[in-house]
Amino acid sequence: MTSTLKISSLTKRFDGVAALTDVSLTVAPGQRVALLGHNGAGKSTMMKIILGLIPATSGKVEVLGAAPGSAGARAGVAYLPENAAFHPALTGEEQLRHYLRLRGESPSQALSLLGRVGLGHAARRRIGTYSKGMRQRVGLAQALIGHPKLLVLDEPTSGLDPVSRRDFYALLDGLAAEGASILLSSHALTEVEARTDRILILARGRLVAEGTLADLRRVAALPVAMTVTARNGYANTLAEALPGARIDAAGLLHLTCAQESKLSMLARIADFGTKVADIDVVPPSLEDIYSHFSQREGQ
Ligand SMILES: Nc1ncnc2c1ncn2[C@@H]1O[C@H](COP(=O)(O)OP(=O)(O)OP(=O)(O)O)[C@@H](O)[C@H]1O
Repeated sequence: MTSTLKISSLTKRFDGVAALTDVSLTVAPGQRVALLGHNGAGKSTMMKIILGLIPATSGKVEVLGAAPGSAGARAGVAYLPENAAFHPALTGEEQLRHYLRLRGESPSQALSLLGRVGLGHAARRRIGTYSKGMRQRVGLAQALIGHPKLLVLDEPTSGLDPVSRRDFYALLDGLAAEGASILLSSHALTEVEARTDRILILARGRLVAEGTLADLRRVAALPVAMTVTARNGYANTLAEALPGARIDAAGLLHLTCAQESKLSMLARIADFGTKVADIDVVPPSLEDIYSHFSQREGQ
């Protein structure tokens, strides 16, 4: 399958500051990819290069097989900035008609685009009365003009409430299912964990981890946490027999073990038979994995 985005050995320096160093990655059609990284890690710089707004210092970037910023690339790429701003006095429909005209498309598509992002009901209201989530949807509707094959979204859900975030990701899921690739940056790890196919972690301009959450979990090899509920009166017996186990105020036992000893630890706990009421196994979260890779790079 041809990649929507292909980046090879990308390096970008600003007056001696290395914003990106030797970054290589590909994004396939229909993939939802999260770009994570601390402030100043290089996420916006990478997006600007993909959009053709600034040149790379070295390396190669291909967007839909074309150079960033070329007519071929621009025709298939859409960008949504973190805080999309619109004219507050215009209605959603008027704003969209304006963008459609600028892009040489028929303004008559405005209502169907707004309907697609769930704003059909508010199309004739002034944007000044919209909530932040609604304004982000106007931004997404604008980004959808011309059926882009790659959507570049800079922290698209920052400042949105949980329901608006969930709705926004549902929209992205639909677009990805139709074959659009999505590259989004975010600091909200929990939502990214559930709603993207691949995760890229940048630290100080280097791509320090890349893959599915399962891939990253395997590479990070972080300990697995277990919570054991003992039957009445047996918490201390279990805690004495299980290395490193600690009892919390509610009487639950907490312990951790290496990934590879998970099954033997479970078998050991199961040997206690009816003294054990329940076991929860908690794999490392994306937050744990993210700190692991970022800290390795001194963050
Ligand atoms: N125009 C510029 N001139 C000089 N340095 C820059 C410029 N743009 C970015 N940088 C530097 O490049 C590095 C990467 O910045 P970038 O904005 O790409 O980070 P980011 O990951 O998007 O951060 P944030 O999460 O805060 O938006 C930082 O050290 C930043 O100061």
